[in-house]
Amino acid sequence: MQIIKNPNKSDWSKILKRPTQTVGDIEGTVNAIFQDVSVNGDSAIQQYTSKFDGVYLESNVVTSEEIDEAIQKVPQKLQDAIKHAKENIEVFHKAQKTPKVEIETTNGVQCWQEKRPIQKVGLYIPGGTAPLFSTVLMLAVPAQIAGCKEVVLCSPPNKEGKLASEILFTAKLCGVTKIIKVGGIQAIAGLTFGTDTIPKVYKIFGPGNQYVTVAKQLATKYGVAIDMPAGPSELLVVADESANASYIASDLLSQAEHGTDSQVILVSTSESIIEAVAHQVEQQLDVLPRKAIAEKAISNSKLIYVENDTIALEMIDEYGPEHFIICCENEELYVEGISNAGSVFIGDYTPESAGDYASGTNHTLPTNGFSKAYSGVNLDSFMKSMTFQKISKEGILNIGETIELMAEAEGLQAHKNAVSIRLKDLK
Ligand SMILES: NC(=O)c1ccc[n+]([C@@H]2O[C@H](COP(=O)([O-])OP(=O)(O)OC[C@H]3O[C@@H](n4cnc5c(N)ncnc54)[C@H](O)[C@@H]3O)[C@@H](O)[C@H]2O)c1
Ligand SMILES: N[C@H](CO)Cc1c[nH]c[nH+]1
Ligand SMILES: [Zn+2]
Repeated sequence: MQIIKNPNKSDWSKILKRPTQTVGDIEGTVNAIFQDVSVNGDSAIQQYTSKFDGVYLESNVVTSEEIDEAIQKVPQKLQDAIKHAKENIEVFHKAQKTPKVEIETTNGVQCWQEKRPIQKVGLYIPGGTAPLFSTVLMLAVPAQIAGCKEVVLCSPPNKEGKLASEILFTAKLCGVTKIIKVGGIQAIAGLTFGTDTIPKVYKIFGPGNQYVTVAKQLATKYGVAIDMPAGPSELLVVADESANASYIASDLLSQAEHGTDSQVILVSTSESIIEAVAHQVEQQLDVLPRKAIAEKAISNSKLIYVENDTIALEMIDEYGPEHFIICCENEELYVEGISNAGSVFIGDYTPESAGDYASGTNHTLPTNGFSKAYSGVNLDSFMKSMTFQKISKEGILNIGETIELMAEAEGLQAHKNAVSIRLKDLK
């Protein structure tokens, strides 16, 4: 891992650059696939599945027999673990429900806000290099709590034309209504335009590689909403002298193993911790089954020494990490001070993996600095806030003239008339 000491502020953005391609690099491919799928539907999808996933599927819809067969294959202990994680995710996401907001703004003018579920949602479950069945929990659990009616899951098939049994088991457990074997850009195109087999949805959720993420971003041009850009995983750890170097190295590698374009960063006020983490990363990396992937990601990663906590915090906010781990004695300074991070993990015994699987928080989070403006997936992601109002005779008498004056000043006579016609009857 590259060690950088006391970098100049003017160099921060260069040092903290993500290793991913830009929207511009990928949009040509996305546009071509979108165009093809919007015109040729399932037959185009079939071709892209064959090209990118190496399997030709007569039908890409998962049948109830396939689901039943898959359930038999998931060992009981793993089923129990998935159920345990589901419980925690449910508890945390149910706690996010908010009461109706209702207020009389002026006598006789009643306004309220209520949330309603998004009726049709699409969930993307990554499956290129590892079938992330934990992501099914992160998306389908809040969709179910919100009350979404149609929940369509898409995930790329393996070379045998199947989805992992764990994905099917978890999808069934969480009330997914339709499962399609399709991944990548073509899955996002299917959910955006609809095909004979893939329902067109109102909002697409879920993480994915660079291709999936750019496809989601471009899909919004065609009227579908998305949760946020949740691309290649990243982690930033801040640590002081008191931290445990082997724990930190294990956390860095946990996100580095996601993909070659993942990025992990350590910012530290201690030179000795930086040396120790570099050593630990080398040692732990060597025995990982996904060493080749993690090694490539580590080559994009940095260990950065800074002089004090104030500089560290400013740098972290400029980066806006997806995951932020704090291993410092004065953890409060970072907890209180951080503005830009998808999810924050505090203390030596809070590995990032806990949030990936089972603590209860959502692991679908903004990457690539989007934590500056976007929240990670939560219950509200699956709902819309709607406002309501009811005005009595007294109420329209109280605010009528204000509306008339403002409408007149905007030159919108018909707006004014809609009030005047009522006031005339009441006066
Ligand atoms: N931000 C988050 O919340 C979060 C959560 C979990 C996972 N992730 C990320 O999800 C990603 C999963 O990636 P993955 O690749 O394993 O699975 P994936 O399902 O996201 O992507 C696989 C698909 O990519 C497409 N593809 C691959 N190469 C292509 C190319 N050259 N051109 C066009 N399409 C291509 C194929 O259609 C394939 O089916 C990782 O980067 C991981 O870090 C992010
Ligand atoms: N770390 C990923 C989010 O960036 C989520 C995940 C799923 N499985 C393991 N990890
Ligand atoms: Zn992870």
